[in-house]
Amino acid sequence: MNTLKDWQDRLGDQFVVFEESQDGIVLIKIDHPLATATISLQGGQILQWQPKSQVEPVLWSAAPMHWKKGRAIRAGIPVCWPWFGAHPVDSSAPAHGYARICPWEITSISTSHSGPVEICMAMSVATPSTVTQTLEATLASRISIGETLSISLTTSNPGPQPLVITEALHAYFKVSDIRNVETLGLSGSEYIDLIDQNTKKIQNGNIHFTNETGRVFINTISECLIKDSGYDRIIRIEKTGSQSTVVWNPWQDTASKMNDLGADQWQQMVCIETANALDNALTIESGAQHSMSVNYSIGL
Ligand SMILES: O=P(O)(O)OC[C@H]1O[C@H](O)[C@H](O)[C@@H](O)[C@@H]1O
Repeated sequence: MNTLKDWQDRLGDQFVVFEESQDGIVLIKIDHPLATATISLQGGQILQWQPKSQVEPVLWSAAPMHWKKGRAIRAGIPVCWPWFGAHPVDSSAPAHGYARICPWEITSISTSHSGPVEICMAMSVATPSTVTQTLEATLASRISIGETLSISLTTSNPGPQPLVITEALHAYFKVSDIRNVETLGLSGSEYIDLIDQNTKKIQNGNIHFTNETGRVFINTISECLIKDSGYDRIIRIEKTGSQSTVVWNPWQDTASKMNDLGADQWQQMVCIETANALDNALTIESGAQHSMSVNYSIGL
């Protein structure tokens, strides 16, 4: 079992410091000339990212007192894997898979003064005892933190049988007010409306948010933009290896049932998730691997 000092001695430097959350989760804190960021070893999850050019964080996070050991953390970019949403047959299995509640290991960290901080991580084989539906597969990520943020998530199948998975990089973006937000890039795409009995529909124009929204866009490789007139910024989301994009905001009633969202936090967030979900489930053949990658950047 590594202590904070072990991590610091092995992988820390002037830009990378290891800390513990209030609940004892090991966190990698990055403070670099290009950006600040926080990554949790639980879930291999980016919790915070803010390029130095930005006045506001790019990612939304629940208050750190809600970051609990063994529980999904609603912050930054949770990794949903190897299933998105409910487990296909076992209703007792954790929502959005087990990667986000598992411990992850750091494979390498590399830093320099002028370039982004590069972190490679892998999900630990030591899954919590509550997780029974594990797959014979490995999951690794490569994260690059700078003026832009990129993540590449790779699933490998070392077993003899093909594997079927669904997945998402469930990004929570911080916005000035959900009513000021418009999402571009999905007009004309087909989606499954999770709020309307999974009915299939076609998106007509940009998305404006006026009530609970849960849409799984399928067969789309388009880049998406979040245009936020309150913060006067555009967040650009470009992806590869992903056929689905999920758009989610719980709105007031659903948010009020989530203790980490509180009464008003739903107004400051929108999720645009880079995914392979529902109709876009992936089959990974024996000995093969698949990568899903995304890059987030800020424009004016
Ligand atoms: O509360 P969680 O398990 O983290 O899920 C949060 C949300 O994630 C997705 O975007 C789904 O479309 C929603 O139906 C779900 O409520």
